[in-house]
Amino acid sequence: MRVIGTVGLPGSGKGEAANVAREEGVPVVTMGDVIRRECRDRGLDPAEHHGEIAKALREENGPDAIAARSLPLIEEYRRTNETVLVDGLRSQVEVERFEEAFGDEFSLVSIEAPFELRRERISDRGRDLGEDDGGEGLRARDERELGFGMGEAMEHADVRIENTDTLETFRKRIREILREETENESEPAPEKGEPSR
Ligand SMILES: Nc1ncnc2c1ncn2[C@@H]1O[C@H](COP(=O)(O)OP(=O)(O)OP(=O)(O)O)[C@@H](O)[C@H]1O
Repeated sequence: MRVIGTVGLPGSGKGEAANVAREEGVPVVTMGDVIRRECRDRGLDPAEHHGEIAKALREENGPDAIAARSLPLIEEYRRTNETVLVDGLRSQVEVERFEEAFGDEFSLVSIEAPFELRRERISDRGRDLGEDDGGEGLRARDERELGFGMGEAMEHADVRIENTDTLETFRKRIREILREETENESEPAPEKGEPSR
């Protein structure tokens, strides 16, 4: 079983990576799913209370609260699927929570693209920037994410993808990573210290 987490600044391509996973039959757990579930558990409508509950969860249960609550969702898929993708980790604290839970079965993929390219892509996607604000909206989101500790998480990634080429090149790279993980699963590496024959 492999748990692959993605980390990356807004507009870097995490959503596209999740789309590729779904197309490949790999289930995707998002932090948003966790928050929606928590809203329902508290009898609240996720459409109205999403932001408030995300904040409350961290305040009540610490910075790894959302990662911790995603573990049972991942465990559910673990029974039926070799690989699960976790979309959009936010901080090194969350990375450590997954490493603790899944050990070597967890790997982190950092998806990276320069500011201007992300800005263009988000503006083509038609949300987030609103009126032409010279990228200030995105700059503020970047700073907020980096403030949660995303930079440190990105530095600890096992795989780094520069998403600066075409969308098809990026999608192909994601497919390779998903398939690699599955192949590694079926052919375990020899034990450390044991000579390979
Ligand atoms: N290599 C690429 N070439 C062209 N467009 C791309 C490429 N990679 C991603 N995109 C597009 O850029 C936009 C942003 O990508 P995506 O939504 O995957 O980012 P994200 O990391 O999920 O962002 P957010 O955190 O804001 O949700 C999307 O419309 C996506 O289709």
